[in-house]
Amino acid sequence: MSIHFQAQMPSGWKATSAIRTMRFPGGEVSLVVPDALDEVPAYATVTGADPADLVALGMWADYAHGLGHRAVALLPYLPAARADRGVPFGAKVYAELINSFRLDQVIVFDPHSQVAPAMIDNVKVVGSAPYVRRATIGRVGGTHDFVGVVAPDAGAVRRAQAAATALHLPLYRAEKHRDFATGRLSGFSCEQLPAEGRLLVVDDICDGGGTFRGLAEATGLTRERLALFVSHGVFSGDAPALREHFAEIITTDSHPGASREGVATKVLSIRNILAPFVER
Ligand SMILES: O=P(O)(O)OC[C@H]1O[C@H](OP(=O)(O)OP(=O)(O)O)[C@H](O)[C@@H]1O
Repeated sequence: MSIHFQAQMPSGWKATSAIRTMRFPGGEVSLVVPDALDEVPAYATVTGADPADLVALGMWADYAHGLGHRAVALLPYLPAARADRGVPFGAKVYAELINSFRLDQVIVFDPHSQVAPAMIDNVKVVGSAPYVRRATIGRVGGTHDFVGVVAPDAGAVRRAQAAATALHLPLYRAEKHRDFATGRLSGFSCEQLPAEGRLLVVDDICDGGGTFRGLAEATGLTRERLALFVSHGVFSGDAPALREHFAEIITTDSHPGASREGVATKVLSIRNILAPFVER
């Protein structure tokens, strides 16, 4: 399972909780809470979108509330955030499930659009731009060879613009066409790019990577000139082929797919990024 419980220890430090998840023979998810536990629940982190982890989160919230404590969740990969329209309306179904846990704070990272977080109670949205900068150029004014940020499609323009502003670089826009019903991609185009220097493509999710392979082919740039930052590395299907097009691929561990062999060149700790936003 991809759920982690953090607790406040008697020493005052936060550390991994002694609470564990378990499954009954019938399949139900629950928690094992050691006797005489002298820790206080701090926050739970669910990475990925496994419904069993969400049920475990609900169990933990019920446990924390039962003891009179706050229940705070880091939910960096907001499940079904991409299902932000149509029927079934996935973002709404997941939001209603999450809201039923009555969490006191839900911290999400770079959600696909504003639709899904708008339906989550007590939500805190953390954007990717400062972390894109830190993971790529470091300090503004330092030496680097990036000459621009690329938004791979219309939906990425807002986050890519925020990253470009943080990096003090120009933004270049690309376009892609996807059939929402089938998920199939067809056709890419991109603004004229500089003749030299590296370009950083910034987006929220890399699933099978078709968007980024298509974009790389449309630009005609060599892999040495292309880097990719995606907040959520699902890295399904042919994602390893991205390394043929991007010399550098950076993501967070917000989804278990991020650890897939042969895709990311750098994986940031999402707990390190989001823990400072936990309200006590
Ligand atoms: O790795 P891939 O399989 O190519 O998927 C990744 C792309 O899919 C998502 O956008 P999506 O096309 O769902 O955006 P939309 O809301 O505009 O349909 C995401 O924002 C990426 O751009």
